[in-house]
Amino acid sequence: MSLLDSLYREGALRTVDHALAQSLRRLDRDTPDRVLAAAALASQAIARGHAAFDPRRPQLLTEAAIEWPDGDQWLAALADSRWIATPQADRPADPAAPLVLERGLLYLRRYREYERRLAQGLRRIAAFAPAPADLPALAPLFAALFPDARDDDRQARAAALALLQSLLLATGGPGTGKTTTIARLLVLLIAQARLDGVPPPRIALAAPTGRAAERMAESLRAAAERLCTLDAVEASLCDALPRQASTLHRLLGSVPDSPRFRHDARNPLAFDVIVVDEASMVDLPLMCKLVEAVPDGVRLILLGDRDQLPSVEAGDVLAAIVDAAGDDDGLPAEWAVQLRPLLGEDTPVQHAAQPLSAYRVHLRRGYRQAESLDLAPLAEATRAGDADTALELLRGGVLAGVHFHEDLHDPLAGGGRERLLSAWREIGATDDPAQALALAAKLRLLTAMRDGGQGAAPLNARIEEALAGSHRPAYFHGRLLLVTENSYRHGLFNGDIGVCLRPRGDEHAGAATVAWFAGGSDGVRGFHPSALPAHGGAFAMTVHKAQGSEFDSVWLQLPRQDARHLSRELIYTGLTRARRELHIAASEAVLRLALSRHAARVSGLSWRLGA
Ligand SMILES: Nc1ncnc2c1ncn2[C@@H]1O[C@H](COP(=O)(O)OP(=O)(O)OP(=O)(O)O)[C@@H](O)[C@H]1O
Repeated sequence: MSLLDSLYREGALRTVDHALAQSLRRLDRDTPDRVLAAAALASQAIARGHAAFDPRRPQLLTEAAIEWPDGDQWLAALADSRWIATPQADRPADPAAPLVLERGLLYLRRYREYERRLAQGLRRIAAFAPAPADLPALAPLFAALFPDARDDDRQARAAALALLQSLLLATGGPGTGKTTTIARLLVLLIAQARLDGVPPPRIALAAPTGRAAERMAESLRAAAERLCTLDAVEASLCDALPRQASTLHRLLGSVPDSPRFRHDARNPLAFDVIVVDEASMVDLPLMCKLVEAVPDGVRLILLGDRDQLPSVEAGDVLAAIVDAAGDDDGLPAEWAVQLRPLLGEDTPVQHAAQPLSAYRVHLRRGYRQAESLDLAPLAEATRAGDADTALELLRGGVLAGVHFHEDLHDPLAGGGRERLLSAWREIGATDDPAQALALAAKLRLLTAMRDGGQGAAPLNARIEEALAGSHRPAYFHGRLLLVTENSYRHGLFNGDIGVCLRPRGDEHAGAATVAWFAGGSDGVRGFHPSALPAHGGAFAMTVHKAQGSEFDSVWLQLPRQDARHLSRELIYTGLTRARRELHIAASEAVLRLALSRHAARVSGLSWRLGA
């Protein structure tokens, strides 16, 4: 049997992947089987979040027992094929060939072009420094905003760097002050415009999902309020801070039924500063389109946590950019001298010669989760894949707010059941939409997968039955809903959580159930459930869907059996969703296997950026 047929028969390919190979065969019957199979796998790779297919590591795409060709021989066959272009690194690929082979990776041409254009765009943004700021004049305000600036404070370094340059990659775990730093930086940029006698900068705040954008706006508003209490910061500076954030799709202007956006290189974004939060969730095509829509001299600030799960779509863009940047061990000597009025004499000077390393600042110190939840040591052990330490911390019960339920595979059995259900019953006890949504944000059951014994879908069904009985109405009072697609018409986005409330009491007899979501001028928006975009239950949800959200209390349930997509990034993302309390239920074996695995994605972006 041919390689292509075995792959299809083993379920390793989707119909669309197989169809691509079939169409190549139709066009040229002599196309070798290995080329057809590789073309199908290059298409399948995108569905699995990779930017390309690596013929030396085909096992990344399937566990099926396939007799794989030797990697080098396979690559040689691909290089010879008429369907596969082998362009120079910085050159566009021949549009006549649907595939591109580069540095041992086989791409669908479109994705190779996204990578190439993204790398080019980032280098362009980095190369255009904005108009120089009057740093000595800004120094008193800078010192008030960053009192530790002269003691190698990373937050100060990030802000100073962004005053000097157009590109900033500010990375750090939850609560390391990314938003706080950006709020302070924006105050400085507004103050600088005042000093220059020009209008304040036009600032865009954006995030990949609606929920993440909302959270970004909330954090920025909170940071702005704290800033207003500082004597050195005039109220009018705080008032000029943006209070709203949008999704990246909205910022770029999505065009219905088209992958294109209204804003692109020819019609760039009309902003002076563009801040993107949760950059780890941005996929390759979107990041490419964003970067191309940023005009020369405009600041692009990417905020994110490299250790979180990569975007579900093709990419792992933030990780690739951060890998290309390497460690942030200081500033280039010339910039350190320029920034002396703000940072003093002792800024470490960087020796790394990687092109993007100068633009990255990694915030290390956590400021949140102080008393009630001591998550940092566990997050660090998870990030590092150190299962021994993670298990010791969990079993020792030494971390405030962290509870380990070893070998518990059913969160609805034993002591956990009442803890979870009683919190959700509270939602059903209220008739007030705002209160119900606030209660909904208190607790979430997070799972590694959607289906299967410990999956979100069956757990939701069981929870709903426990709360409302087996003959419950589809949209019973107190049911939580999770939107699973973006709908600009509704202003509802993948990941948004709503709550169903049925007006109660005689005066409401016959009134329809309303699904309430946060937002709008009244703080809540109501929809008839039948008018909602695609949605499902939300008492339990996957860690993937919870990315960009936080909850007071998180119950992270790992599956009984290992699964290939369990990774340290998945666990890290799940546990860092908790604000006050974390319950984690797992067996030692599954936890160890998960922490031993990276959510690795095949990508050529790092080397394109010069790593
Ligand atoms: N330099 C600082 N000094 C004191 N508190 C700080 C400092 N930086 C941040 N914080 C506090 O830490 C908390 C988290 O800050 P912030 O929201 O800016 O972090 P973040 O990195 O954006 O978090 P997340 O990734 O969850 O969005 C806030 O309460 C903030 O006031």
